Amino acid sequence: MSKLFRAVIMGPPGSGKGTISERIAHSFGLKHLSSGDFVRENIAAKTEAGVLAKTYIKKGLLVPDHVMTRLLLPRLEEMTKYSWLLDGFPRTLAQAEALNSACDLDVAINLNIPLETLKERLQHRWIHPPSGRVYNMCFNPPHVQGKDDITGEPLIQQEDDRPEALVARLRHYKDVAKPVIDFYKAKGILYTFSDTETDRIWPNISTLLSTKISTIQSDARCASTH
Ligand SMILES: Nc1ncnc2c1ncn2[C@H]1C[C@H](O)[C@@H](COP(=O)(O)OP(=O)(O)OP(=O)(O)O)O1
Ligand SMILES: Nc1nc2c(ncn2[C@@H]2O[C@H](COP(=O)(O)OP(=O)(O)O)[C@@H](O)[C@H]2O)c(=O)[nH]1
Repeated sequence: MSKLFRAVIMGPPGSGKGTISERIAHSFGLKHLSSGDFVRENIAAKTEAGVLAKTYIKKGLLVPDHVMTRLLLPRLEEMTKYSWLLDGFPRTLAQAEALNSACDLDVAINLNIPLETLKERLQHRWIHPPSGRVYNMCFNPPHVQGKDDITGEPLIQQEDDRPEALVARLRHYKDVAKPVIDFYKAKGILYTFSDTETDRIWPNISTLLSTKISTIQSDARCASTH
């Protein structure tokens, strides 16, 4: 019998959460759950929470905690049979507490990337809004400039990735994330990775998860023989 594995990945905008989550999902077979994707799906489907969320996002604000938890926790309840990695949630202490009452986490990955690196990356981030695919004009450029690799549709730059919006966004992140980081530190599940390159962070995350996942599975095997 193998026990399920639950992790969250945190970090400021541009820290590589999406990029690293894709690698984790691919290498370890976890489901990658992105809060941003859930929000976009709800907006597109015009659900009650989606309609509400849109009014905040249009103003460049985070979606309030009670809307976000209402939108996200039912999705997690559908995932009880799967191991998953949650990207983009929790962003506040209230969200971390709500998640904590819904399930036990095994690992919280925290990406600590210098401010100058984040600014540089986000200036070159282009996305394909319908799919959420993310490109970087230097790190992972599309095959054809300005076009999505799969559909050939145009790529756009998000308003809030522009340099003027970035500094305020990053400052806000720091203020809100600190209590979340402290919360997971106190639980003994926080793992922080600091570097300027995803390719240097990735081997360390991969080693951590290999160790954690095999420990959990052998604990589950012991429990089932007792
Ligand atoms: N946990 C959350 N709490 C509040 N609002 C959220 C949360 N997750 C997502 N949202 C809302 C606000 C975001 O601007 C929007 C899109 O989220 P997301 O795709 O994570 O993009 P983002 O541009 O804010 O993050 P990043 O730059 O870190 O990738 O959805
Ligand atoms: N130059 C460079 N760009 C990177 C690196 N890692 C990720 N990126 C790019 O930086 C941008 C932000 O990464 P993303 O995964 O979207 O971060 P998120 O906002 O935390 O989800 C994207 O355009 C990525 O392609 C890296 O090591 N070097």
